[in-house]
Amino acid sequence: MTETPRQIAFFALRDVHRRGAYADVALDRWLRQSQLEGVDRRFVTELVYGSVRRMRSLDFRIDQLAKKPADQQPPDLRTILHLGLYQLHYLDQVRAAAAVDTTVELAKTNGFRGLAGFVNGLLRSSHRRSENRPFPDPAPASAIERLGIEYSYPDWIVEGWLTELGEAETEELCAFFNQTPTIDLRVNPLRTTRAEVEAQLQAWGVEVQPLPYSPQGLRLTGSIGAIEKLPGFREGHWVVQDSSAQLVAYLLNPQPDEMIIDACAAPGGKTTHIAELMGDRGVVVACDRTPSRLKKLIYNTERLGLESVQICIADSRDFLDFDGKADRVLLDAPCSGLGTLHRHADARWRQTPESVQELTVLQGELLNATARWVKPGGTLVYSTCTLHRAENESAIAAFLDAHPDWSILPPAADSAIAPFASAEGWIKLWPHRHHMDGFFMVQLAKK
Ligand SMILES: C[S@@+](CC[C@H](N)C(=O)[O-])C[C@H]1O[C@@H](n2cnc3c(N)ncnc32)[C@H](O)[C@@H]1O
Repeated sequence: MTETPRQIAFFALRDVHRRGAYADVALDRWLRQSQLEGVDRRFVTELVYGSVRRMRSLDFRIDQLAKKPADQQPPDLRTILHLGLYQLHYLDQVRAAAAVDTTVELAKTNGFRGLAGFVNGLLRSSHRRSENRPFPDPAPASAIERLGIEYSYPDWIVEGWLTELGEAETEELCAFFNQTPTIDLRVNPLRTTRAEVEAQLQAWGVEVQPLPYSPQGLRLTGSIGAIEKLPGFREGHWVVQDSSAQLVAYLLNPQPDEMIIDACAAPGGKTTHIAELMGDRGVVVACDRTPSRLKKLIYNTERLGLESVQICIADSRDFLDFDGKADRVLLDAPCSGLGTLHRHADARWRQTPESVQELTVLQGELLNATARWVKPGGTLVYSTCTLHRAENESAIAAFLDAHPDWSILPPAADSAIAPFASAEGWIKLWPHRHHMDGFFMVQLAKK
């Protein structure tokens, strides 16, 4: 079979829809097997992530025009239609005729020769319809449904945002998460300076901007190619870490010679930041229950040349003999990731109200167990990359209710994180407002 970007995208999407593969894993597998390069690889990536993200909007278009709704079409045909409709309605660089013709070809070569006319007709009708009617048409009665169909989210996610943000801001947030994510770096101050890394990257032809809120941060813009090939990667001059994730270690505010425990540490973005801020003096215990992720943490620690990190493979809810030993604990909890939907195309379809509910139980157990590790007078920072109240504000309220000897400690007024603190003392970063991943973080102090 000819190896075209659209064919490779189809194979990857077939694994997502038929086998339940993660979109990034399926994409990576098919790209590694292919001979495609540069522009073609980027096109496959766009097709796969875009078609997964926009699934609800694309299905709505199929439902409008086909006799059978999208979820009753043969799964591979639905995937092919998604690919065609995505190019037609969301990719300016693909001409409509090319989107139609290549999709018809894809149908013919993948077992739907007899339905080539149907594919051709549906795509052409959808194109014509979009030229003279708004989308979605007819307009849904509620804001939840309108935003859910137009921007392609499940209702329950939109509903939560509408309650917190109102319609105008929810629309901005919906649009934000449909964009390609930016890449931020955190410079390792033990090896180099931000100005040096900035100069090196510019000399390499990469567009780069210092991040306003993180003194170690740089944002890459434009095309960058393979990240490992950029100057300074092998030398451990920087790691990839989003602007908002960089703020967590500033809130924790670790000091040299302290004993810090990172309870959910892998792959080590925040562990390594903590060690850097301590000047690599003291101990950072990096605990995680997933050995494969800890391997990445060990690799990152070695690459950055950090020696203060000690590994602990364990479930942090188990008795680990850390009680009362830590000056500070970081609990960067497993969460639904609803603040990073732009980075994980399929996360909006994988998470459900039930999965969030299950996570809140785990988060509560982790909070109770790791709080015991903190010395009297010490602190614990709880953070997540979700925007869901149940995993954030409500989790903290429940913890404080059950632990009257703990209270919220707002960030120091001169810290990098201070501008974001709410009246309650916690920090909730909204991507459409702050142009970084969605994050929640709060510092708790033990009296
Ligand atoms: C949000 S990620 C941590 C990201 C990490 N802090 C960083 O900045 O790179 C959550 C981690 O929690 C780990 N985890 C989940 N449940 C755990 C448990 N009960 N005990 C320890 N680690 C757990 C997962 O393996 C995962 O690596």
